[in-house]
Amino acid sequence: MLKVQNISFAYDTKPVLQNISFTITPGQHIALIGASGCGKSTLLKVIYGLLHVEEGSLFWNGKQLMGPNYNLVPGEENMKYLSQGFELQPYRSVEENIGQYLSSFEPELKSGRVNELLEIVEMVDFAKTKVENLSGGQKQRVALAKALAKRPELLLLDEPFGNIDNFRRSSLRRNLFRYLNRNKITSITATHDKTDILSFTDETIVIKHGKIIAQKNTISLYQNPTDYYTASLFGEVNQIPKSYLTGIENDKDTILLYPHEIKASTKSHLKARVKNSYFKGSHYLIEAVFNNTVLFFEHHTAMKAPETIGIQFSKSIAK
Ligand SMILES: Nc1ncnc2c1ncn2[C@@H]1O[C@H](COP(=O)(O)OP(=O)(O)OP(=O)(O)O)[C@@H](O)[C@H]1O
Repeated sequence: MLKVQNISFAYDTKPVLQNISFTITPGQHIALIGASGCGKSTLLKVIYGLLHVEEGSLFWNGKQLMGPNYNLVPGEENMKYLSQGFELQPYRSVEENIGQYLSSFEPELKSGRVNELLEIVEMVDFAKTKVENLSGGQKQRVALAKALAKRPELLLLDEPFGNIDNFRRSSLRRNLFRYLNRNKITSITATHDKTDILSFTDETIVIKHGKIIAQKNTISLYQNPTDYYTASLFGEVNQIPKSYLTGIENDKDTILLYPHEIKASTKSHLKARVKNSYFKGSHYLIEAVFNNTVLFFEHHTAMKAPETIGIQFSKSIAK
């Protein structure tokens, strides 16, 4: 179990993390989301023991982690941190990199383990290739395999699929989380990509300006985002004054609706004017103006500007 207790951290005098506390139970997968520069990587580095904190404490399975001022080798023994810069050895092969810290005492065991990892990251064909000759996405996959090699108990992933094309990304994510679940490895993933989060993480922690503003079951947080900032980390979102729907002028509340929660409806008395249609593959994203507010919703066909259309809001949210 990881316990992060009242951690604050500053680079020189610049405060980055403020009073961060949370607990993760064994085997849980946590997503860490927040705008660029909010402190996600810094938090992962603090947990892994690369940055010394003056304020707050960290515990792993009840034992206090003392950080870089106490450890001879930077980084906690039971953890692995996959940084955004992959830290591989460019002149050595993929298999040498993955097996770098594995014992060579039993060569067959070692090569079996390296092969298992190559399969997880779909790099079997590149086992003998020198890392310097790989693409950015391939290097990221090797770095992931290397991070898994010594069976960490806690895996800290910083934008782990950032350089990987969509074609591989989905299968890689599935392979990785299947492996983590099978081996009961706890994980924290810092990411900007909601597809990294929704299917794979149990809980999501939202960071804004170095503070935790929400920690919740991932699906509940997506379905009932606590605020506009949180909702927008999951994708496009509309913030609509409730008064537009209720007609009560002094109703200052707003509601948050994703584009798929608004529909065109010929029966609706709520009218919007179409501004643009954007082709999204499976649907069009329609930009329209409703009571002077720009909103986005999904539709199966394009709509022509400046057509006036009726719109309907998802009942579950627009109470
Ligand atoms: N070594 C450093 N020295 C000084 N300031 C730093 C250092 N590393 C990061 N920062 C600053 O700390 C803040 C948090 O950075 P961090 O990398 O943790 O953000 P992040 O949320 O991971 O961002 P991104 O999503 O863009 O990776 C930023 O303002 C950044 O400029």
